[in-house]
Amino acid sequence: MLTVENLNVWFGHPPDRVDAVQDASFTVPQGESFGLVGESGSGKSTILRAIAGLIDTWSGTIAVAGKPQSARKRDRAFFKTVQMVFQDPYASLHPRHSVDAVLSETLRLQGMDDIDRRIARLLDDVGLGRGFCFRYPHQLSGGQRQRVAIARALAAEPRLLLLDEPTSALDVSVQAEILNLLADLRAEHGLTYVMVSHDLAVVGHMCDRLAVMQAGRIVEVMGVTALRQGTAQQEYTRQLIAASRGYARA
Ligand SMILES: Nc1ncnc2c1ncn2[C@@H]1O[C@H](COP(=O)(O)OP(=O)(O)OP(=O)(O)O)[C@@H](O)[C@H]1O
Repeated sequence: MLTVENLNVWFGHPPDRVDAVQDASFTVPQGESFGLVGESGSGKSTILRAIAGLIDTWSGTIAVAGKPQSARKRDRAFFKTVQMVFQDPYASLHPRHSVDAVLSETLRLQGMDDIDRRIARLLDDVGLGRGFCFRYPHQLSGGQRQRVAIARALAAEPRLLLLDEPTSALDVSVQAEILNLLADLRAEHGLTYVMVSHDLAVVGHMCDRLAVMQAGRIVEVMGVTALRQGTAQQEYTRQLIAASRGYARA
């Protein structure tokens, strides 16, 4: 579903150029949930944004469903295949657009018909009733806003969802609800996930495999069982796991 090969991503120009991602490679088969973890500033979000077509200063290969992507432009077919959910649902929803407007705009952009029926189905899929249609973002809780953002992503009927810290802006109790929703949606729709999280417990719960990043490089790609058992190959990963366990106990 996704191949990333020798990916380099940079910002700015010398002498101020930041090499945010260096020589990153991984593949994600269809239906897998793949995590990107690592300390703050290690390049996790940058990889996701490059895959999503939000950054054009990169080299290497990004192929989605077998189709190599260009750094310059993405066609409509790309956005039918790939959608992204951001950390802060408030920032990603227009304050003056109702839920109905957000979803109908996305559906129309995708050239879909039968808009009302599809909106009802999308709201049902994310655990919100039809009654939420005429609410605006400020009339929704954080969890409900993230459900709307997920519904908007699903409106395009994508195959690959890019999830950038999708629950870290939410209360702990709501985090679990949204993670369970995402797990259910993956099973129901046969979706593939790439999920960025700084929280190893979230990745341990949600992902099949993960890449560990340090200072722009992938230091290790591992299965979730090794994460749960703390049996990583690299010393850096073992330290990261130990630190997250210490934090969980504190
Ligand atoms: N638009 C930008 N311009 C310049 N540098 C940037 C830009 N976006 C990110 N960076 C830099 O790229 C590096 C990687 O950032 P990135 O946001 O990918 O890290 P991250 O691992 O997702 O961190 P966090 O967990 O804190 O979100 C950092 O050094 C960051 O300062």
